[in-house]
Amino acid sequence: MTDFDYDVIYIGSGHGANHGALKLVQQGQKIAFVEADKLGGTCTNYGCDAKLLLDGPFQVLEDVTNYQEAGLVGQPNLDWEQLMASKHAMIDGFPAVLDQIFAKAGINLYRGRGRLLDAHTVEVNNEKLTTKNIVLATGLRDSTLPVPGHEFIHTSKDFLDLPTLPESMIFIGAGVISMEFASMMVKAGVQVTVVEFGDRALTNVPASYASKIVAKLEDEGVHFHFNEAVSQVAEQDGHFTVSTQSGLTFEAAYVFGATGRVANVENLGLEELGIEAGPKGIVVDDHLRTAVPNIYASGDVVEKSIPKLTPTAAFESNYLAKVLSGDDQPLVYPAVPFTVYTLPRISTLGVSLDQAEADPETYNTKTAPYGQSFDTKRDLKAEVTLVYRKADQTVVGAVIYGNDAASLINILTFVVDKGLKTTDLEQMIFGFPDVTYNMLNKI
Ligand SMILES: Cc1cc2nc3c(=O)[nH]c(=O)nc-3n(C[C@H](O)[C@H](O)[C@H](O)COP(=O)(O)OP(=O)(O)OC[C@H]3O[C@@H](n4cnc5c(N)ncnc54)[C@H](O)[C@@H]3O)c2cc1C
Ligand SMILES: NC(=O)c1ccc[n+]([C@@H]2O[C@H](COP(=O)([O-])OP(=O)(O)OC[C@H]3O[C@@H](n4cnc5c(N)ncnc54)[C@H](O)[C@@H]3O)[C@@H](O)[C@H]2O)c1
Repeated sequence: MTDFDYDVIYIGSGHGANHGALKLVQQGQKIAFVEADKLGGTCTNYGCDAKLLLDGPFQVLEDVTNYQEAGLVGQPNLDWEQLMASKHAMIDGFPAVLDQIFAKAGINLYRGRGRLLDAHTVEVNNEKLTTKNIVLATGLRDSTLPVPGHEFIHTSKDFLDLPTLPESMIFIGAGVISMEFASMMVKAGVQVTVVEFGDRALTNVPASYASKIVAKLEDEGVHFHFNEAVSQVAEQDGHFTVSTQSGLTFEAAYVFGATGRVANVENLGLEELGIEAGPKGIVVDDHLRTAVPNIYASGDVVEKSIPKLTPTAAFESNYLAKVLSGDDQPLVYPAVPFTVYTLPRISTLGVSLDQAEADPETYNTKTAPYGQSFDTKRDLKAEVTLVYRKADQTVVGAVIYGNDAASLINILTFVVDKGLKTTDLEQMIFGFPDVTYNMLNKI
C-alpha cells in the first residue's frame, strides 16, 4: 500500500472543511489544511459573523422605532466607528483562536494557495504534499461587474470594514447582500439608492415578501430602480457616478456592488484532472465526489441547488467525514432554513410558496399575521405563511416575515424535518407568553 503524507488534505479552512476535519483527526486520520487567506473562511472573517455583529444595534433601532408613541421617545445615537471597533475586537481574533484549536487537534496547516498536481498530490508554496483523499472547500468570492470603472465598486469585504459612514451610497444589485446592508445603512441616515438589473429584489424569497421589504425600505427613504443594467462607474473628486444602459445616472460618495458570488475554481489544476467546474461550482455526485474518485468538494464551491450557506457547508463537511471513514450512504439534505437578515428578517424553509401554488392538488397554504400581539414587541407587520401537504396536513414549508423570523424558522425546522402535524403540536406544552408560542398557535 502507498504511503501518503496525509489521509485527507482540505484546500480551504472554512465551514466546508473544518467540521469534518475535526471529526476525522479525532478518529486518528492525518489531516492538513491548505489556506490562502485567514483561517476560518468567509463566514468567520468576511461574512455572517461580522455582519451580525454590525447589525445588532440596528435591530435595537428597529425595536425603538416600533415603540415610538408607545412608550419610547427619540432614538439612541449610532456611533459607527465605535461599532466597527467592537466588530474588529471580536472578529480579528478568530483566526488565531482557530489556529490554536487546529494545532491542538493535530491538524497541520500550510499557508498558501493550494493546487492539485495529480489525484494524490497537492502543491503549496512549491512544496508537494501527498494524500490519500482531497476535499476542495475553496468557497465563493464576490463577482466583478464587467463594466468600465468596476474598480470603484466596493465588495462585501470592504463594506464589513467600512471605517466611516459615507453620506450617500449606491447599491448595485438587490440580492441578499445588498438588501441586508442597505437595511442597515438607511437606518444609519445614509442616503441609499439601489439599482437592480432584474424586475424585483431578492429572487430567493417569494415575490410578495420581497415586495414587502422593498416597500418598507422605500418608506424609510431608499430609492429603488429596477430593470436597470449598470453600464459604467466614474469617479470625480472623490464622488462617484453610476450610469445605466437606459441612460440614468446616480451620484453618491460610495458605490457598493453585490451582483452574485462565483466559485473559486481557477488555478486549482481541476481541468488537467478532468474535474468539471465553472462559476457555479464544482460538479459532484450524490457522495460529493468529483470525476476523480478520491477528490471531493464541500461547501459553497459545490454546484448545488440548495442555498449556499454556512449550515449547508457544515452539513456537507460532516457528511464527508462519514464517507471518508468508510460510510457509503448518499447525501440527503434535510429541509434548509434560509434567512435574509434585512430589518425585519425574511426566512424561508422547505416547500416554497411558488412550488405550493403551482401544485394545488398536493399543497395548501395559510397566511397568518402574528405581529398584532402583546408578545411581538410591536413588530406589527410580522406574518407567517405555512405550506401543508393536503393529504394529511403535515407542515412542509414556511415563510416568516418579522424581526424574530431567524429564530422562529429554526423552531419550524424541527416541525418540518420531523414531519409534525397540528395534532402533534397539540400534544406539547410551550412556554407562554412568547412570540414562539404565538406563532406555533397559528399552525
Ligand atoms: C457578506 C456575507 C454574508 C453572509 N451571511 C451569511 C449568513 O447570514 N448565514 C449563512 O448561513 N451564510 C452566510 N454567508 C455565506 C457563508 O459565508 C458561506 O456559505 C460559508 O462561508 C461557506 O463556507 P465554505 O467553507 O464553503 O467557504 P469559505 O468560507 O468561503 O472558505 C473557503 C476558503 O478557501 C480558501 N481558498 C480558496 N481557494 C484556495 C486555494 N487555492 N488554496 C488555499 N485556500 C483557498 C479561502 O481563502 C477561504 O478561506 C454570507 C456570505 C457573505 C459574503
Ligand atoms: N443571509 C444569508 O444567508 C446570506 C447573506 C449574504 C450572503 N449570502 C451568500 O451570498 C449569496 C448572495 O450574494 P449576492 O447578494 O451577491 O447575490 P444574489 O444573487 O442574491 O443577488 C445579486 C443581484 O444582483 C443583480 N445583478 C446582477 N448583475 C447586475 C447588474 N449588472 N446591475 C444591477 N444588478 C445586477 C441580480 O439580478 C441579483 O438580484 C447567497 O446566495 C449566499 O450564498 C448569504
